[in-house]
Amino acid sequence: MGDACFSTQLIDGDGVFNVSGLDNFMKEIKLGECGLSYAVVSIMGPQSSGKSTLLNHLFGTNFREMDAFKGRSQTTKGIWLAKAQNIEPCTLVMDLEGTDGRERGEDDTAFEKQSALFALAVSDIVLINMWCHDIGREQAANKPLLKTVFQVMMRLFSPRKTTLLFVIRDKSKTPLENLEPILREDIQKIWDAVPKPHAHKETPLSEFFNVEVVALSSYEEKEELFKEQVSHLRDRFQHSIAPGGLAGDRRGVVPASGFSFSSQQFWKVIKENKDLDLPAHKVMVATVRCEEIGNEKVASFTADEEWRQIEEAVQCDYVPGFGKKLSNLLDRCLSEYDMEAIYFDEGVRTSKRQQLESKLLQLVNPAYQLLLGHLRTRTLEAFRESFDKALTKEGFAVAARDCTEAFFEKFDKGSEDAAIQQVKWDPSKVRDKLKRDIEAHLASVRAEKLSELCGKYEAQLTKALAEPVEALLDSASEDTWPAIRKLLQRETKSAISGLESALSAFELDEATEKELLAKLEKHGRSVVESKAKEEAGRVLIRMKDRFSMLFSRDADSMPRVWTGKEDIKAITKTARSASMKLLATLAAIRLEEDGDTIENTLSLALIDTVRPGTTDRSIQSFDPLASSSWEQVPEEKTLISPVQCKSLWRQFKAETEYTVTQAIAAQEANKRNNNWLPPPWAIAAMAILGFNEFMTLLKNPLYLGVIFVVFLFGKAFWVQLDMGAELQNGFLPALLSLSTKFVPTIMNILKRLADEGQRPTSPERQREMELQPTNRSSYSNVTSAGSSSVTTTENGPEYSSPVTK
Ligand SMILES: Nc1nc2c(ncn2[C@@H]2O[C@H](COP(=O)(O)OP(=O)(O)OP(=O)(O)O)[C@@H](O)[C@H]2O)c(=O)[nH]1
Repeated sequence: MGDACFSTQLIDGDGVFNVSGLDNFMKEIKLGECGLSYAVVSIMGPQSSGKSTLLNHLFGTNFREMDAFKGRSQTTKGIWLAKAQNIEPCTLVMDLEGTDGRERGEDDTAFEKQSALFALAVSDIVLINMWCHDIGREQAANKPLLKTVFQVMMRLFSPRKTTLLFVIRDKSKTPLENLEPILREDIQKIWDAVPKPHAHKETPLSEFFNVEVVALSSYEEKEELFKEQVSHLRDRFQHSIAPGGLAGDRRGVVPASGFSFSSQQFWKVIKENKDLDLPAHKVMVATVRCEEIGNEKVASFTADEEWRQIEEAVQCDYVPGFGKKLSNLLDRCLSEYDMEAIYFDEGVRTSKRQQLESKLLQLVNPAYQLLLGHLRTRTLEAFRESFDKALTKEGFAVAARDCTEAFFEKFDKGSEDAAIQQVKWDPSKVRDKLKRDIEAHLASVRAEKLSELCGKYEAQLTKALAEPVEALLDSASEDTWPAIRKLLQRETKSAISGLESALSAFELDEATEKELLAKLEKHGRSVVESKAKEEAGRVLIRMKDRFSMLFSRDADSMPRVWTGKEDIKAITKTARSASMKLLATLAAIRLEEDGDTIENTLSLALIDTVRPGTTDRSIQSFDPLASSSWEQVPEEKTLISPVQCKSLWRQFKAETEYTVTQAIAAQEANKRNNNWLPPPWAIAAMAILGFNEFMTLLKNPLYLGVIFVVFLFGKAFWVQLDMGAELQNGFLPALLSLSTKFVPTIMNILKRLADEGQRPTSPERQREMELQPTNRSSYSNVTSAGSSSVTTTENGPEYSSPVTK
């Protein structure tokens, strides 16, 4: 017995199905590859009726036969399975345990029925082995068997045409032509007698069976003849499944790969004594088998080397040609499934194919998503780089548009390349994310560039405005604010037109552009305003500077010498009103139109304090500066309020008063110094009359020294006693007044002479003395840079103004 005659016990005597035996058997004969091209033949018949002997001769199998010399007892137990030798297509042969129950006892027909039903369910051809002498006999040994066969056939839920080949053994000399009708009559009788379910009451036997009859000579007596007849019979089994072949209609056939599972299920259902539903059975087998095939394919796909490499590569980076590679792999896997599942029920096969496909796609999807993620990151990075480069060559909007377009095209190409042909996965979510990322990048670069640009123009504008405005405010006059307005307008216009043309590259919407231009315009104004605030903070110093400039210097900016001819009152008034003008200029920001009355109000309140016709200031009932806001000037434009002006003025006056006093004193002193000489006629008389004394003096220098000392004393008396002033009141009163002052004056002269000897008395020194207190107090008002300028006065409230740098 070689491999070719391998046989196995399919179901043992106790009804246990040999699953592993069958699986081994199928692998051995490669049944799984046969698809639908296989046939199943089984044999039934009384015990020891030569069934095994017939099968072995007919199909070259090796079923156990009873030794002819040991007597007729049961040799075949349960159901055995073997492959027919040299019969095409692959034909499975089943040898069933004999049916007359001699060994199991008369009542134990359960196994007989079960095995008969099993054979009918799985076989295309059932051989019914019978003795020739049983034909036409009432007590024929095969009658219970046939009865069983017909009865159980009804339990197959749907009719199925099986070929029943009656093999008449030990044929007599009676020709088959005579025996066959008798046999068919016997069969019909049995069929008619079998109780049938209502649905099959009228169904003829031919609906269920193809009945064929063959007669064989005795193997024991005419072996050669037997073998010859068997050989002829064997030919009928060649190509049994072809149209017109011996096999039945094969309605219940399952693909060969499902044979094991199908027969197990049949046996299970038969053992549980349930009716067999062939179509349902076919579907069930198809479901299980297709599922198994699908699982096998998923497992082989997972283990596939090519897939593993792609999966690994996609963890790190984008894999070019991903879609094509994956499509091929999936295609291969699915077509393998198709090949293996082709013979199973189409509905089941298709739905299981869909399941397999979706399982495979589920398996592949994470890699696809990862790939798209890499594609998105790559595209975004490349976009950033290329956009930065493009910005150096073209305008923002053009660069943004071109780059966005180009990189979306790249992304689309990449996602097309990643697309798997079996499924339409939508990359739009990733595309949208890319879009959002690109837009965010563009927005941030745009904001950065715009702020750079605006900053540049703001700095330009600041530079163009700050110093000129400071200079204009410093030389505050009536034209200051108009000049500032003109300057602001001109510079703002030029900055705006510059920014406008720079902004055109951004293609901004009208509102945004307007907003940016308005911001620049506002910036220009704020520069002027902050400069004005800064200057307003230093107003007191500026006022004092202006005052001392006008007071202490003449029209040619030369230092004044108070000779006595100057009208100090007029000069003071001019200097004060110039300082007041400065205060008026810095009191408010006038970027629109002047139109306010600040200067008039200040002039009325501070310069023309004494009304014509009145001498007493206290009678002025109305104080125009007793207010915290100017008429017609909004609060935000006010730099110095009326009250603050008043207080500043008071402080200004207090701090400049000393200069005026000093000037008056100097003038008085000068006047006096110039009045000591006698009239010219007296000098001429003295020269003529005193000629002799003069000559004496020249001749004797000692007299000259004495006269000089006497002159010094005389001069000192004159000045100290203010003789000129005293004499203006008349000689006698002057004499009385001088007599009372005489002694203290002598003491004073001596003391002064001592002092005069220690310090110079030049006119410069005199000026220094005049200016010193003023300057000292001026500088006391200058606080450190960047802080507020605060001037504290004894008389007025504290004035403070923030200084914007
Ligand atoms: N008279 C007669 N005897 C035969 C013939 N063929 C075989 N035998 C004999 O019948 C006996 C039983 O043969 P098996 O082939 O074992 O019979 P079986 O039906 O398989 O027996 P079980 O498996 O036990 O049911 C053997 O001794 C055979 O020699 C035949 O054609 N005529």
